Amino acid sequence: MITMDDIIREGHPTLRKIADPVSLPASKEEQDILRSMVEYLINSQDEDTAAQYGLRPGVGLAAPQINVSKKMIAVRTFDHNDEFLELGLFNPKIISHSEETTYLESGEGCLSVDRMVEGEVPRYARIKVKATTLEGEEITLRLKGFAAIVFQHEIDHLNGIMFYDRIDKSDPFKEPLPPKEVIKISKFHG
Ligand SMILES: COc1ccccc1NC(=O)N[C@H](C(=O)N(CC(=O)NO)CC1CCCC1)C(C)(C)C
Ligand SMILES: [Zn+2]
Repeated sequence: MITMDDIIREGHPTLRKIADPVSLPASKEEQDILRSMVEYLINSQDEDTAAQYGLRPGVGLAAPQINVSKKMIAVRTFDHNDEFLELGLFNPKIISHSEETTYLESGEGCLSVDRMVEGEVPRYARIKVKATTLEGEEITLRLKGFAAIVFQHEIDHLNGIMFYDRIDKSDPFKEPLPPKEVIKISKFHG
């Protein structure tokens, strides 16, 4: 099982690499790795297991964070319709997005960052994502709210981008300039 010891931290070069696409159908090994990433999220969201192994409660994990430079992500959270999303995805791609932006009122953190970094991380309010599931099915997801933020955070990792790269250093708390409203969502602690 993946524990915090397997998660590389900022400063490790792999976090700044552009991950390789996975040639499909994925190999058994790639499937096993992606399954173990989903399992990390499940374990980290189970109070007893998380306490037993000292796991941070994860809602998303990207393969580069376990030093695998491949386009694979795991997500376990709820979408804007409170639908439960538990997915292991190969080659996720944002194929369209809203002009409007959103951000987490409390800012973002990262399993690979052991410090608080203040400031708003502007994200697209709505995104359309194409990906291939662990089972090999090509899916299209329309996401907004917290789930959209999670996907953008994880897909950034596949491009060597850390959340704090997106904070405006000169004005970390500026309201991002959307054409229209900003959706501020607080973190639910499900
Ligand atoms: C069950 O846990 C929750 C329930 C309800 C709301 C939030 C959470 N948990 C999180 O936001 N968890 C964060 C997280 O997993 N990530 C993922 C990550 O670091 N991926 O690389 C950071 C989040 C910041 C914005 C989106 C993902 C950490 C960095 C705080 C562990
Ligand atoms: Zn992260």
